[in-house]
Amino acid sequence: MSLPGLELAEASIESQYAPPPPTQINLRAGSEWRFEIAFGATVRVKLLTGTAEFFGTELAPLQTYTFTGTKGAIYTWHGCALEIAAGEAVNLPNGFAPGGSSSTTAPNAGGGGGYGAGGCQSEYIAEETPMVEYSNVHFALETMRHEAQTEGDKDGPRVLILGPENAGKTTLTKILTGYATKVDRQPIVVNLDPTEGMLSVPGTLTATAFRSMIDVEEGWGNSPMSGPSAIPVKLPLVYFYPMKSPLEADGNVFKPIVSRLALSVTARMAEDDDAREAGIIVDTDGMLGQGTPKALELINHIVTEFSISTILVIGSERLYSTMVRTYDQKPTSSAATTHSDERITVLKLSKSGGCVDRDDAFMKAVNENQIRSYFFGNAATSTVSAGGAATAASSLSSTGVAGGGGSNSNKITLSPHTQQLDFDLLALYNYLTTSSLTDGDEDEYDPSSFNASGGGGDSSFLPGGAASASLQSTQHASSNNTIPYDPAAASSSSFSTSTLTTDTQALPLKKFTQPPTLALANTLIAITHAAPNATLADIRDSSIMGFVYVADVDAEKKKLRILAPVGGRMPGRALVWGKKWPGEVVGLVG
Ligand SMILES: Nc1ncnc2c1ncn2[C@@H]1O[C@H](COP(=O)(O)OP(=O)(O)OP(=O)(O)O)[C@@H](O)[C@H]1O
Repeated sequence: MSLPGLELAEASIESQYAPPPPTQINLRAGSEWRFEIAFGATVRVKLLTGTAEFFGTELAPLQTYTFTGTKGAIYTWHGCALEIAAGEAVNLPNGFAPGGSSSTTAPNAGGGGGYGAGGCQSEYIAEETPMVEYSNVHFALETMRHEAQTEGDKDGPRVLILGPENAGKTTLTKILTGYATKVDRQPIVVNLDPTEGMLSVPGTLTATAFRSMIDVEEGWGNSPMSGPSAIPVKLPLVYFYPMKSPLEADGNVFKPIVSRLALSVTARMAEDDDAREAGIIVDTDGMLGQGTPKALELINHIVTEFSISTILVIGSERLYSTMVRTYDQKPTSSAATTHSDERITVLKLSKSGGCVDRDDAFMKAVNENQIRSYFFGNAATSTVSAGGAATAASSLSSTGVAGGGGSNSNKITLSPHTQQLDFDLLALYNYLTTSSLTDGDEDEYDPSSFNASGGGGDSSFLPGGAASASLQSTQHASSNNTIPYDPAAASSSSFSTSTLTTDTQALPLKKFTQPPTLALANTLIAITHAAPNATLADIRDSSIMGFVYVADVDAEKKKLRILAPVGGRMPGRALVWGKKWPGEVVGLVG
């Protein structure tokens, strides 16, 4: 229809919503293209000429990478041309947050949803980046790895990354891991940030030997249990820490799990020369960067247990100065046992100007996406009802890992199974957390209500399960959580290796004996490797086989309908409920 007088033809619906042509972005050497893409929008990026990398992982030329719900940057050392195009819009399932505050986007251009190139919410080219600094750190670590390789009795670098929230700690971990794998190293990457999962769901603390490249499109990627993967699968060792902050429960749950992880990582390094030479990279939670006495105590625990040799502090002068005072040039915790003169180095690194604050809505979407892709592989296809009762013969326990979900969301769809379970047959445990960080509800944690040895009387961290002992650093032998952290004590020569001491700390873990409550619906339950009647400390210290999602609760019949990543009978193991964290994810099963 033409408009009277103007003789303009009204655009057809198709042309109104037709995606704009792709945009070409030329990057000069040493610059990066920063972008933010909302959840529900997809943007396709192709490297046309030159070389470029996404947080340390090189992009393949002429391959299309699809990003959704991402804030990131593509950096080039030598210059490159990128093609940015809008992808299809993704229909978000019910209850799936649309990507944070900045998602008040115009429904323009294809699936982009924003005004930037390809429909990015925001995008720009930055000439100033800390990449030279970060790569220098990589080369310094490489020198240490080389020394470990040539002098057989030396270990590779054990790196701890610290800083406030959104300072770029995880990004630096990715960059250092990406560079290490590129030169054929196999570092062990440890995630001590329960707010975001690494190759697993949020609420997990993991250690993974990285032998191959990181998934560019999916953050750390996933470790699909029941489907193919575009890049080699990495199998994380997973511990469940169903709390949002390491400081919760006064660190009484976080610290023992860190000890367990450190023990496993050290054992792996003792057995695997490649891992020993490449060393460890530990990513931490922003809460530890606050520099409070409690946070410093946890940092000290990590430094001791992992025998950290290099501390990298990003974005906080105050924390850097505390770390220098406490640790710089002090012997590492393994120096005494190995009779070496290895000393800790503390380095300050610049925070990238590209680091963006992620609001609660965005983080909620990130976390839900992680959980969704654990079960379904692809967030976009994840609202389909899961197939009926499980029939497949495979068992969760056969994999021995808690990975799940598919990498490269556009290519992989997993097939989880639902099944009914008798609540009475389950050995379900729940953490009763408290602290100023948590809101008050019926789960009040009162240490006096738990017996001193962690409820079960056996708080063994020993691989063999010796009774009534726990792995604690020497300086924590008498650690009472009410005693503030004393940097002077930490900086003394008491950096000795872990020893076994009596665990006098209360454990806020309790068996769930009430009838099933509706609060179980839409939450995750971790399947541990511990026996159903194992001691509370053993359950806390057990690694995780996998997770199930509670789709429905029939309180009257005492039945749960659960979604599991693979079919088969539910293993008869102790289960731990992630009531508070990762909390409720609504609408995973239609
Ligand atoms: N150079 C950059 N350009 C664009 N975005 C970036 C850049 N560096 C980091 N970001 C983004 O900033 C956000 C925060 O970075 P990152 O997750 O590394 O911080 P963090 O310190 O690990 O945060 P937290 O303590 O909350 O886990 C992420 O979404 C990351 O992708």
